[in-house]
Amino acid sequence: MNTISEVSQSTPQPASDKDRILIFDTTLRDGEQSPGASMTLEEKLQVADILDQMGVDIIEAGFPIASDGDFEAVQQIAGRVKRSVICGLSRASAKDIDRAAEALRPAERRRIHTFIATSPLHMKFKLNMTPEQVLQKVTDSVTRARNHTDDVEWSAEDGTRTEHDFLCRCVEAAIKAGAGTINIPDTVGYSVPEEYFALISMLRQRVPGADDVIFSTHCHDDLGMAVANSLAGIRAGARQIECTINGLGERAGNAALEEIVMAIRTRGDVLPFDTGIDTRMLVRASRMVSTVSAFPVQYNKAIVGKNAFAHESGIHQDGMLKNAETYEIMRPEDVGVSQTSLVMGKHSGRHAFREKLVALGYQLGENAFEDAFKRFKDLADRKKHVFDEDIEALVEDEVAAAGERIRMIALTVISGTGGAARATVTLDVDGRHETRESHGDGPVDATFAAIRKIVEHGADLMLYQVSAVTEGTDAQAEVSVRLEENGKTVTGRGADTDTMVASAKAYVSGLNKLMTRRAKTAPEALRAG
Ligand SMILES: CC(=O)SCCNC(=O)CCNC(=O)[C@H](O)C(C)(C)COP(=O)(O)OP(=O)(O)OC[C@H]1O[C@@H](n2cnc3c(N)ncnc32)[C@H](O)[C@@H]1OP(=O)(O)O
Ligand SMILES: CC(C)C(=O)C(=O)O
Ligand SMILES: [Mg+2]
Repeated sequence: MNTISEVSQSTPQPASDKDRILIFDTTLRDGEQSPGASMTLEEKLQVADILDQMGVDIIEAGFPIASDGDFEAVQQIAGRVKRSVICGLSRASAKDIDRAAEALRPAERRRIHTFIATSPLHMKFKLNMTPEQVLQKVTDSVTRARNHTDDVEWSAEDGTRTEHDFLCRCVEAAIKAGAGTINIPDTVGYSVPEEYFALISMLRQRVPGADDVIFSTHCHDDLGMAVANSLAGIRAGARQIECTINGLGERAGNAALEEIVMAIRTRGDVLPFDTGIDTRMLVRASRMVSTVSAFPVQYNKAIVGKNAFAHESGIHQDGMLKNAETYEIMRPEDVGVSQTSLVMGKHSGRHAFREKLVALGYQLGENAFEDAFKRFKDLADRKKHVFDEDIEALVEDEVAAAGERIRMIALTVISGTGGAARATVTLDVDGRHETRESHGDGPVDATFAAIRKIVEHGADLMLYQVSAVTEGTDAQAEVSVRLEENGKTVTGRGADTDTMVASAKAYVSGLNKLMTRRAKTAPEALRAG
């Protein structure tokens, strides 16, 4: 029978007096049972490699009897992985067990995992067996598996819905036949933590030989309690947790490896255990499994979700800037996230905005900062994602507009298939608001014509160019115009989520530059109309 130190013998161990919990990953077996999550051989090898590197103690590589493809995957993983124990699943039948043993032959350290359902419902309706027949199968299957390897795990499928007396008899039979690991699955995710704690405690107290084996948890997430139940299991004395990356698995999935490992690491005060997992690889493993299974990770998923270390609210961002522990209980680098991200959005405040400006290389005076902050909030109200480029465009506009004589105040444009476009523009010229309306050949032409009515000039429009600052339909448009007067050209630039507003801003910015140039040569040459 294997002991914890034998199973984890080549896992680098931190010096610790805490109890060691074995991490049994079943992403490649139970995880792959998720409808639509099947992986190619090459993908399985990649996942096995990363599991091995991150310090998983046991990798359940597949169910060899299921198909030739599964057999080959288990066989190749067995021949390749040198550190983790490689495990193959089998029903309580000789042909399954022998097939698993054959697939596992190349492994340096191999485990056969054999299971049979023990609940009244499963025995009667699914297996069509009496309890005594099932009990006999337990002995026969474990005995047969032990002929192939010393490392045998036995599982009581639907264990949490099994009568306690019968479960005790089955576990005792499995131990007597030579199983070193006894797994008690909550196959349908039905249990609650107190109940699961009591179940593992009861088995450890009542079953002869229980002290000589490792009890294991295998919890499904149908009621969202897979991780809580697994943790209750180790508090009751289980020393192996079966789990999957991203919680992949049948129906609502299995207990998520990353959540288990980080809960143990973060709450050592109430969970005095250690795992051998290099937590810095968690996000990498999560991304790989998400890619190969084509199962996206939800943004707010614990530990590995995109938002797990991201903050948008001003009050949280302010707290984070003052002390990260105000709103983060784990360090992002400990799970492989390079840094916390303070996402700029409509809920952000001045502290975070100032920090962002400094990071982007801007030092604004107090008034310019307040103006920029107001424009940022206006933009964030209209735009779902405010990217660094948006803030740069906004500040560049602000900086360019400082000290200028003409400012855009308002614009209304009506255009479409119903005739000529009409624009109404209000500008602030030297502190006075002027409004004019004009028709035009399209909305840009109408807008520029209305501006020309307010600011008379003889410059020709040589270039009009629109580009998107960022991606998406709510991206800011960045418009550039080139105006030419007396052989001299100026360029104007404007950015806004509304292309017409960006166009008007660009035209006004060009006119401001013309005014500056003319003022140097012929003061008062440009006048408001
Ligand atoms: C809770 C779990 O995750 S259990 C693992 C579930 N995973 C899978 O089923 C994935 C792989 N499975 C497969 O590829 C196929 O189901 C196979 C190859 C295992 C079996 O295929 P088939 O022989 O065509 O049988 P099928 O899947 O239709 O039915 C399952 C049979 O296994 C029996 N069975 C189920 N569990 C066990 C067990 N632990 N021990 C012995 N027999 C079992 C069922 O009673 C049924 O037997 P029957 O044919 O006499 O009625
Ligand atoms: C095969 C067993 C361990 C299983 O996956 C379950 O019961 O959920
Ligand atoms: Mg399962």
